Amino acid sequence: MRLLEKAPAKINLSLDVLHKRPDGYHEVKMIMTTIDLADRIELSERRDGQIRIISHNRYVPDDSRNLAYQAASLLKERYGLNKGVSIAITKMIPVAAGLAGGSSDAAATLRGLNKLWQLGLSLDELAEIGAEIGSDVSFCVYGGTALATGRGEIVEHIPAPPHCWVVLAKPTIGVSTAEVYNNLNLENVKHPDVEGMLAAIHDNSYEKMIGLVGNVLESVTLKLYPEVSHIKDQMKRFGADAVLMSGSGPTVFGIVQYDSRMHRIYNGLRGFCDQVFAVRILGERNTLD
Ligand SMILES: C[C@](O)(CO)[C@H](O)COP(=O)(O)OP(=O)(O)OC[C@H]1O[C@@H](n2ccc(N)nc2=O)[C@H](O)[C@@H]1O
Ligand SMILES: Nc1ncnc2c1ncn2[C@@H]1O[C@H](COP(=O)(O)OP(=O)(O)OP(=O)(O)O)[C@@H](O)[C@H]1O
Repeated sequence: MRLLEKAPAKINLSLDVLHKRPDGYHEVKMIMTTIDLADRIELSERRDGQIRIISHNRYVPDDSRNLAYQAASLLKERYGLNKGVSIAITKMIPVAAGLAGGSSDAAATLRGLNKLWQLGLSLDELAEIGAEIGSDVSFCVYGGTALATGRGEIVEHIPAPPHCWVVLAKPTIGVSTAEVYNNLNLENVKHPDVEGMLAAIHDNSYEKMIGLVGNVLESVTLKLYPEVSHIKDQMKRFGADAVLMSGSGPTVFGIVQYDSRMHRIYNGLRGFCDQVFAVRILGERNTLD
């Protein structure tokens, strides 16, 4: 049997880090939302009990380092399964971009294998398994829009943000999430107003939302990679209502309401950047059907 599963990217509309924890991770408080830029995961049953990754992207590992491989391996181990699967990944989400591409591939693999292998697990159970793979995987299992706390694995659903366009631009550098967290100094940072952003979303207020975007990790990535600041400046110059780096970067996104403005920013940025996308926020959460 063969099964297709969509693996959408996420952006962080607000990302605060509260403190470093004894386990080495950071306690976060962030608002995440899935966007209509997605990898495609194709799962095919194998009779030999092996897990195989097929990816034609040279930046994506095709062995046990792949987060989709780890998702399949974890399910096999936990439930004592001798089943095999080929996982073909068609990559549309830029790699090491701050868009949770690998995490979403892992989450889609969990959802897909739950069906293919008829495991009968709930999304909550899949999210709990996902947390063992990475901090963003639990959110990616559900998708939609959420407040994420803990190290990112505690997910509370909230309504979709106001209707808008998201224009994304990824500079030609990859950023290591661990490096960014390791260089974070919480002494002198401006913390974003996550509660304010939550209220703006609950009020469905576009005006409030654009005034409240913020990401504490910009303090690290913008210093390490000045080209990220440059793209932020360009996005503002082309007329984005709000501009922010997603996750640990380096992808920058701009928010606008109108098609005309979206086209202007998209076309303007294509002059500076190879990877530019204009997408909608995905309002819907994932389901098990
Ligand atoms: C930046 C974000 O993408 C925002 O959504 C996430 O916080 C990162 O999530 P992720 O890529 O799934 O991160 P993981 O794979 O769990 O961790 C990678 C590395 O990032 C650091 N890390 C990650 C999450 C967290 N809350 N605190 C951390 O300090 C740790 O050094 C960890 O070794
Ligand atoms: N399925 C996958 N797709 C892309 N990269 C993967 C995958 N599995 C493992 N990786 C590895 O993970 C690294 C980070 O890639 P990824 O695209 O997930 O980063 P990211 O978008 O910054 O993640 P996050 O936003 O969750 O921090 C890559 O350099 C790659 O080596």
